[in-house]
Amino acid sequence: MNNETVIDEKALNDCLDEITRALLKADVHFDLVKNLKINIKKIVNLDDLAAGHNKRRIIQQRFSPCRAIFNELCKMLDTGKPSFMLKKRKTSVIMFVGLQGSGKTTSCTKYAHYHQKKGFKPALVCADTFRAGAFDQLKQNATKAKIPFYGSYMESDPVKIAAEGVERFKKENCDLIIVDTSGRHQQEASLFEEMRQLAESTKPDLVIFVMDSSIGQAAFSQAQAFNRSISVGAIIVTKTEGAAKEVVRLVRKVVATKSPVIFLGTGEHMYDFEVFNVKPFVSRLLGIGDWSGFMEKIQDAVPMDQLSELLQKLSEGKFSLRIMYQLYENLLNVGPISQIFAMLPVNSAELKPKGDEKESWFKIKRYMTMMDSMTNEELDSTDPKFMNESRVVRVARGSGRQLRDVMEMLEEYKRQAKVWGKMKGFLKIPKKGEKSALSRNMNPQQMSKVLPPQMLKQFGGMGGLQKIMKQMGSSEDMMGMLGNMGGMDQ
Ligand SMILES: Nc1nc2c(ncn2[C@@H]2O[C@H](COP(=O)(O)OP(=O)(O)OP(=O)(O)O)[C@@H](O)[C@H]2O)c(=O)[nH]1
Repeated sequence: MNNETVIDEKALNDCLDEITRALLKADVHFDLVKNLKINIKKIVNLDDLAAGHNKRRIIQQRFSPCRAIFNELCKMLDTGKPSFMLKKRKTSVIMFVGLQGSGKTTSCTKYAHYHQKKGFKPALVCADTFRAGAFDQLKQNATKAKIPFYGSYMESDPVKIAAEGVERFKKENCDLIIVDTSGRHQQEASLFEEMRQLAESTKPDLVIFVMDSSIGQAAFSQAQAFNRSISVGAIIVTKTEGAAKEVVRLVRKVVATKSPVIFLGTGEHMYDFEVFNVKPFVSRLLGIGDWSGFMEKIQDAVPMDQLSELLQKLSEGKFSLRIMYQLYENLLNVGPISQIFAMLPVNSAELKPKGDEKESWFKIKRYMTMMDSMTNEELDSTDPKFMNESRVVRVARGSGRQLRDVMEMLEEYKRQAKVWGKMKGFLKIPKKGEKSALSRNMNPQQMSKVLPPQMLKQFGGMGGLQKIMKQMGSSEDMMGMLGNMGGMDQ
């Protein structure tokens, strides 16, 4: 549009056609693209603009493709209905339902564990007497997470077990009692009848429907069928790792049931569980990053004083091998590496060791073993030249690795030092109740360095960013806008 001499209907249409083609090529659903085009045309109504107006500027102001796509995607995935809020020290009974193998038992434990970390006192009740081994599975998971559980090998009536379990944990003042129910291969009348009876005896405050992300087209009909039998209040989608597009399709379908998706299962382990919030999810999908999600994960895994110290050093640009070690150590506790790096508001590919998930884990472990053979002086130095040849030879020998492995690790260190160097001065230590660790006082040059490249491109490069920041008055407003877009600062 910048190259057009006259901004008229044709120029706008050409611009929109180009965006439409790009979206369709990127596999965005036709309906979404069509609606997006209609909505943009409504926002930018050229006929309404009196002569003399700078149409180019008005279009640029009113319509940023990145923002419009972001907003449309959020609208599409949001039920607009808040999910049930648990309260500490007030007993809530939560019942999990779903088809066989959808991940109910696993999600029950993840849900309990998530809330246990937030200060709740959870308990698990196994009301699945249909599948042999279900109680053992729950028992094993609960023991691992140190969560009290209830079930029976002898009793075959799930309703009786559920009622007894809920009663017992109410007496023990548990504020979150989770009832795991049985699944079936298909939606069967017997399954729905059992669910109804269980709900009658335990009076759940919330029924969570667990759904496997690979369910595809059947998602809506299945969610609706469960909803008809028992009032489903929320949905958990499991097995979502590496399936972002499937999640979008599925959430789009179930939005019509008005039950909000509240968590995503992202693997088999306890920590592989993420709160589903539309804005940060879409941010990540578009590669904008999810700073708040990153901070939440990090704050869960890293003690606050250690985190403050880490951020302090990073903000001062003091990136040593010890910091790289600490970051790795903490990341290994947090969850899948690709997900963690995708949350960062910088180009994640720059920070993540190259390779797939498994390769990344092995690389990180290997780097850490080599760093274990380093002296304190070596670990704390911020000068890459400090690691001279004799030091490299010693570390290789000490860790039982090849010289080239040590060199590779040092190259990785230099690469990361460069990326974190760009963040110098932007990171601030979050105070209590404050979510962001990004400083608000950035000039366009600094801002351009922390934005992911595709977003900077959307703003029209450095020139475009400068203009937008000027129009918005300050980097603070800009950060606010990015926050609204769910990107960096929520
Ligand atoms: N990859 C991956 N696997 C998962 C996830 N959630 C559950 N699983 C696996 O899916 C399988 C079935 O999970 P369960 O929790 O036993 O499923 P269920 O719905 O309780 O099964 P039934 O009790 O038979 O109805 C197990 O192997 C889990 O480890 C997830 O988010 N990602």
